[in-house]
Amino acid sequence: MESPAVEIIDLVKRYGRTTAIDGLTLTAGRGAVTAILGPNGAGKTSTIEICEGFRRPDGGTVRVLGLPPTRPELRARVGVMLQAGGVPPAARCGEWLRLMARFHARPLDPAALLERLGMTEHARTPYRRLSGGQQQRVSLAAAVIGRPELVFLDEPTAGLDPQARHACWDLVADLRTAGVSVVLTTHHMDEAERLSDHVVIIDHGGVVAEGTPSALTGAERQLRFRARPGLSLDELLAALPSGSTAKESPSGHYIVEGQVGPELLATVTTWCAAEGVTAADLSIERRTLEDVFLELTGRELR
Ligand SMILES: Nc1ncnc2c1ncn2[C@@H]1O[C@H](COP(=O)(O)OP(=O)(O)OP(=O)(O)O)[C@@H](O)[C@H]1O
Repeated sequence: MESPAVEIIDLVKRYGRTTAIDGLTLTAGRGAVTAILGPNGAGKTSTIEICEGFRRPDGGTVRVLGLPPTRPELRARVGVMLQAGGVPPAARCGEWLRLMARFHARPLDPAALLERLGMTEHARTPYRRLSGGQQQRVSLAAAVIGRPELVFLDEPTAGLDPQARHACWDLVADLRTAGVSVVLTTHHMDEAERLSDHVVIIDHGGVVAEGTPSALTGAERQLRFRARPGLSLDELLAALPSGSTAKESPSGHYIVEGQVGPELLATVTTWCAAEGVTAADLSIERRTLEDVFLELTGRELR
């Protein structure tokens, strides 16, 4: 049987007295897009860098395409986009990509890739003179130029403008269609929801939830509206059918859960009218991945 793209069992990583990864177990399937989500400091980059062979674990087992991550033969089969850098500062991005292409048997066309990522006019610009978002695009191009079987993308769209972000999403979707396995980290929940087959939410170095985006968000719907902050949720709850819940999160944004149907909708709007409150942006939607993420990892800043 073919091994998973990535298999991690009981991974432990310590930096001095900090335990960054604490018994983490996860599997990323072949040909799938797996998104690793987690608050700042949760251990995402440490996990990815161990999988890339850049860091050594203190415990546990990691297999990448069935092999230990430090095996040299993985270099040709795995593409890596680091969170920062990875390209010499003086390198012109066009030349750098052509050089990278030469290390691979069946590379993508560097010029076409630059064009796709909107970088043609910067092909002769040294890497250090590119903007942060432009540097990100070069790193992304370098990660995929060799048509790898597996790509690690650490926050691929951080700092990208909306156009470049969409270009990145299209590229990831095409990789998936071509059967490439993708493991990415992101802080954009909409991105994870849109791109990934499998989402793994980690916190304090361990997995707190995983599944398909729709399994994580569930089928239940919510009623949402905006109004002035500080409405009395106790009074609203008293008016709602039993079994309903109501919360204000964040301030001025109200979420009502329960049997979301005509009765609940009528009760909320009638209650708002009685309070002299205009419920703005009233909508009935499924929970988002961001809702699930905040429920699981809390709202406190790290
Ligand atoms: N080289 C290092 N030396 C010491 N501590 C480190 C080092 N790298 C990471 N850490 C610590 O390990 C923990 C996990 O960091 P890591 O970078 O893996 O988190 P992350 O989930 O990728 O965070 P972010 O979302 O901010 O990128 C943090 O507490 C961090 O301070």
